[in-house]
Amino acid sequence: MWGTHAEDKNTFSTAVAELAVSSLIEELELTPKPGLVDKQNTGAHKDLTVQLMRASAESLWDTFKEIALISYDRFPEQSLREEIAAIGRDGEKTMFRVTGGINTHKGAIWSIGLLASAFSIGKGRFTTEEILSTAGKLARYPDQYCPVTDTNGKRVIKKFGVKGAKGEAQQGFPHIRQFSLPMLNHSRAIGLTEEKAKLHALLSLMAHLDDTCILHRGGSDGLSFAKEQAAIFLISGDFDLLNKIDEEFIKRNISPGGSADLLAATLFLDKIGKMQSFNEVSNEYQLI
Ligand SMILES: CC(C)(COP(=O)(O)OP(=O)(O)OC[C@H]1O[C@@H](n2cnc3c(N)ncnc32)[C@H](O)[C@@H]1O)[C@@H](O)C(=O)NCCC(=O)NCCS
Ligand SMILES: Nc1ncnc2c1ncn2[C@@H]1O[C@H](COP(=O)(O)OP(=O)(O)OP(=O)(O)O)[C@@H](O)[C@H]1O
Repeated sequence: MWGTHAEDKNTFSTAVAELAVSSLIEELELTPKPGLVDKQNTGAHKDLTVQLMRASAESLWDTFKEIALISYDRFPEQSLREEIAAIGRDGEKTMFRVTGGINTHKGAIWSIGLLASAFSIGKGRFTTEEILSTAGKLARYPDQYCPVTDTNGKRVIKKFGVKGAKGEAQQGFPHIRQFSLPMLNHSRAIGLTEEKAKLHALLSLMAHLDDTCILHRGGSDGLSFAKEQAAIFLISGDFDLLNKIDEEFIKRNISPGGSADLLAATLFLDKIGKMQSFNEVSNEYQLI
């Protein structure tokens, strides 16, 4: 049953924030992830803990709710792009306050922020394809208020000629569309557990993504090594290999932060899809 427009918008945006934060926490708790913070260890991150990352994820609840609120029933246009960018930058400030200046979820705020905005533009009715393409359209608008700062990502993009987080979004998240979402669904279909299906999805991203986190820490040798190890795992299907790959990544100080962000974004889309099919069965479009 529908309420007033304002009530629907608020209820919807609360649900979006819930989905976004729970996707970040699911990604964090997935174990064992090579080089990344998980329940077993902090991977190649000496300054992070699972508790700090959880606190960071929870601090972003308001950011995602505000993005959903401002995007509800709007069009993907430059003014909206600039409005959500301002909210995203505030979210980054909140994150840095909570973590004492450590980058825990910058890439995730960017990717899930755009997807949350696109989902809200469609008032919860867009298909996954529509969410991805609308998020891509939003990301392609320039943000005239974006401060000119030098970041690891920008340095690496220039040095290695890769597209990075911005390019991935601007192209409508091809790595989610082509690899992680199909891999998640395929792994479930062949009877793997949820945990294993998510690990498969993560490694399918790692096998293909030009991850600026890895390039920044390990250069092109680090990136080739990471892609190769992920491919070996996917071919073997041997989950015991993941602990060995984790040890190698820690030794080489490499961490696939970009793949982790895109896995969280994949889980966000997956949750949306599940909720929509549940609502179709009950013949309602309400999110909660
Ligand atoms: C574009 C962003 C990611 C900045 O990118 P930049 O390369 O300069 O920064 P930085 O290297 O510090 O962080 C990029 C992060 O993206 C992730 N990442 C790395 N490689 C990839 C990749 N190939 N694909 C997706 N994500 C990746 C990593 O986690 C990494 O930490 C973003 O933070 C930004 O511009 N924010 C401004 C606010 C905004 O516009 N928000 C809109 C939506 S909320
Ligand atoms: N479970 C996770 N463990 C570690 N990083 C993660 C995890 N999930 C997502 N990330 C992403 O990885 C990025 C952090 O990687 P990294 O520490 O290499 O960032 P950096 O600030 O670019 O570099 P550096 O810390 O080397 O100066 C964050 O943007 C975050 O979004």
